[in-house]
Amino acid sequence: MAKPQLLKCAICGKEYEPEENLYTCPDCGLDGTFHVLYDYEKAAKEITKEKLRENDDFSLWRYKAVLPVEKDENIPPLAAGWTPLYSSQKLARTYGVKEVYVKDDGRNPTGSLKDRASAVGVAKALDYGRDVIACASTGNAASSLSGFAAVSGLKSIIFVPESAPVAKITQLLVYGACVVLVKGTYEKAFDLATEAIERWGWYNRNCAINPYLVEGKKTCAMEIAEQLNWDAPDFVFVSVGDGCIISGLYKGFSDLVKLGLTERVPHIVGVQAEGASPIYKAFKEGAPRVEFSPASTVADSISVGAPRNWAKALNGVRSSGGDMLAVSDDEILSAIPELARTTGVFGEPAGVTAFAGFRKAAREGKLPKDARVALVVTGNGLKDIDGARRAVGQPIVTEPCLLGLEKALKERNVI
Ligand SMILES: Cc1ncc(COP(=O)(O)O)c(C=O)c1O
Ligand SMILES: N[C@@H](CCOP(=O)(O)O)C(=O)O
Repeated sequence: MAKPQLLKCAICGKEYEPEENLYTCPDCGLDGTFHVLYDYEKAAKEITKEKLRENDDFSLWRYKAVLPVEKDENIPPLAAGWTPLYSSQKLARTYGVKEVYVKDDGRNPTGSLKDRASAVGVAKALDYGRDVIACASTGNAASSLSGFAAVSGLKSIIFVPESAPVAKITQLLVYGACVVLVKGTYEKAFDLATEAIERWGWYNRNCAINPYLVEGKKTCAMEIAEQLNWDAPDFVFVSVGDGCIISGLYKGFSDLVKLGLTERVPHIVGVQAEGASPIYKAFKEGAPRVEFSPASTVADSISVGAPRNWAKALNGVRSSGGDMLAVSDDEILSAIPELARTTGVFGEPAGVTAFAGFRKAAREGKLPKDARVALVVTGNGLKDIDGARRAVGQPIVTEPCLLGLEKALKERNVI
């Protein structure tokens, strides 16, 4: 397992020795999220292409030489990661690029990419001998934490907005979390969780605060590169709310270069919903920081007006020569059936937002014809059925007889 060497503030660049209760830079406050740095020379000996070829651990822990967990026995017994990467020639042809790959992270055990972070967060809490772990969430970080905490014997306390989709709230209750529905937005839930965590001394699983969580998310990037035989794509599209996943993707691709496993970091393209796009706005204005504003979008997971990991997210996009895009709710909703019908991958609204952004960029001629593109689908479509139902038609309802069926099928031009 890897002991991180240093924590480096994403704002002022100051470096710190890792300590149990050091989450963000003391000088920069909550804005000062940390990059986690390792002894890469040492790690490069442990994590080689040959060793990975022989490694039969098809989970994110195959990269444990660069994951910040100290004891093997603390790894939760629920496999996250090594999700499928599908090649879609149909999407490549339709949108005029060379290759399109779809990384289906909705296939994680609780149905979202957040499982990668929760697996690391729970292991880290156990490393520190903690027994309660808490987070604020729009729903996916929450369901994921409650699942991983349950199998590892930790108590989880979860703060979600009262409006979170019922499937996500049900997951929390099924896994036995202490579920707190906050009357208000995700931002209100986040602030209350932060105060409560401090007041009662629970371990903090919020990715936007706890630097080790982004380390879990970076494994998605590492898998994409490994699944493409270490030939990283040119562009990676991902949806953005708080900015933690996109920061993780940039970190993953950067670590691979430091380890000598790949040659370059892809252009990272973040996609936000128009109604919740503060990072997009800051990027387009070339602003040094992100201004918070109220959020409203059908994609509940990225309905974030105060993205707490903005510094690392902006840095990832800028350093990779990437871009930020904003798409409308209609563009998000129509992406759900199109992605499902072309690739079989059913994503929740935030899960298909990367595809909606890719489609828009391609239609606007922003992508070169020889581009190799990866789209990260961050959450499973079954998480938010109401969103999906808004994007599709109605089923046929018939009396239970052939005559009735024939009439109905003719009305729909099926026969
Ligand atoms: C399905 C899904 N997609 C995208 C995101 C956005 O991730 P981040 O908040 O790290 O930017 C989330 C966060 O909840 C999510 O659940
Ligand atoms: N929208 C996210 C926010 C918190 O997730 P994190 O993994 O970034 O801490 C969610 O609730 O899933």
